[in-house]
Amino acid sequence: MNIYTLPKGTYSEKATKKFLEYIDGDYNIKYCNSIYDIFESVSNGGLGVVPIENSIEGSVSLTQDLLLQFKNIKILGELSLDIHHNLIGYDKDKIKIIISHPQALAQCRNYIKRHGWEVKAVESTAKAVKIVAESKDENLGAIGSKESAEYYNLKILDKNIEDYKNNKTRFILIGKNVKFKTLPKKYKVSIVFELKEDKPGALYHILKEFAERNINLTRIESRPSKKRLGTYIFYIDFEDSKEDLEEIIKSLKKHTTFINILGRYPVFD
Ligand SMILES: O=C(O)C(=O)Cc1ccccc1
Repeated sequence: MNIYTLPKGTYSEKATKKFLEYIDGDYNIKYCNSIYDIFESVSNGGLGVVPIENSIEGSVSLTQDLLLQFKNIKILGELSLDIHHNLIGYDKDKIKIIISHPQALAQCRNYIKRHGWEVKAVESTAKAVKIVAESKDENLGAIGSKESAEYYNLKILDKNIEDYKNNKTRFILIGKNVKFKTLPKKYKVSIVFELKEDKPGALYHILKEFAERNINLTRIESRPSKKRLGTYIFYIDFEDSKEDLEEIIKSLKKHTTFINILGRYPVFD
C-alpha cells in the first residue's frame, strides 16, 4: 500500500516516517507536489499525511477546505512535530528573494523582514530548496529543513530562523482506514458544520451541548462558507469521552444545516 505526502526533505515527510512507526503493515512513501495532490491520490486508496495547524500561524486552510471537499477521506490520526527552519542557499549576502511554503514564510516573517528580502511561495519547502539548487542562482534562498539542504547539497546559512521558539505543527494521517500497532490513550473527534440560523445565540446552542456533557473542546474555528460574504462554517475538535458520539451529533443536528464527522482518531506524541 502507499502513503502519500509532500516531497523528500519536507516536514510532512518527517511526520510520515513518524506515523509509520505506529502503523501496522507495509507502506511505501509516495511523494506528491501539493496538499491537493495528496488528497486526490488518497481518494483512490492508501494513506496520506498533511499539515493541519501550526502553533504560530494557525490553520492550514487548504487542508481544512479539502477535508470538507473530499467526503470519502477521514482523519485517522494526529501527531505534532517541533519545526526548526533553516536559511538554505549559497551566500547570505547575495540573497534577494526567499522561496518557501507559505507556512514557512509566515513563521519566519520577522526574520525575512529584517533582511529586506522579497518572498515567493511554492507548494513545499523541499520544492523551494530544489528550485534554488537547480537554478544555481545566488540571488535565491530557500527556507526548509536540514534534511532538504542535505538532499540537494546546499549550504545551511542560518539555523533556527523561526520567529518564535515554540514552533510546532500538527500533522494528520488521512485515508479510509488504518491499523495501528499500538494505540495511545488520547482520542479526539473533529467535526464541521454550518449553523441553521444567523441569530443571537446560534453558536451558543452548539457550545451548550458540549458544556452540558462536560466535553473539552480543543479547537474552534470558522471558515467562509464560500456561498456569501459573512456566512461561515465551523470546525470543532473535542476530546473523545464516554459520551455516545452519535447522540452528541444528533443533538447538534437540531442547530445545523449540515454536520460531518471528519474523524475520531488517536493522538500520538
Ligand atoms: O513544505 C513542507 O515541508 C511541509 O511539510 C509543509 C510545512 C511547511 C512549514 C511548516 C510545517 C509544514
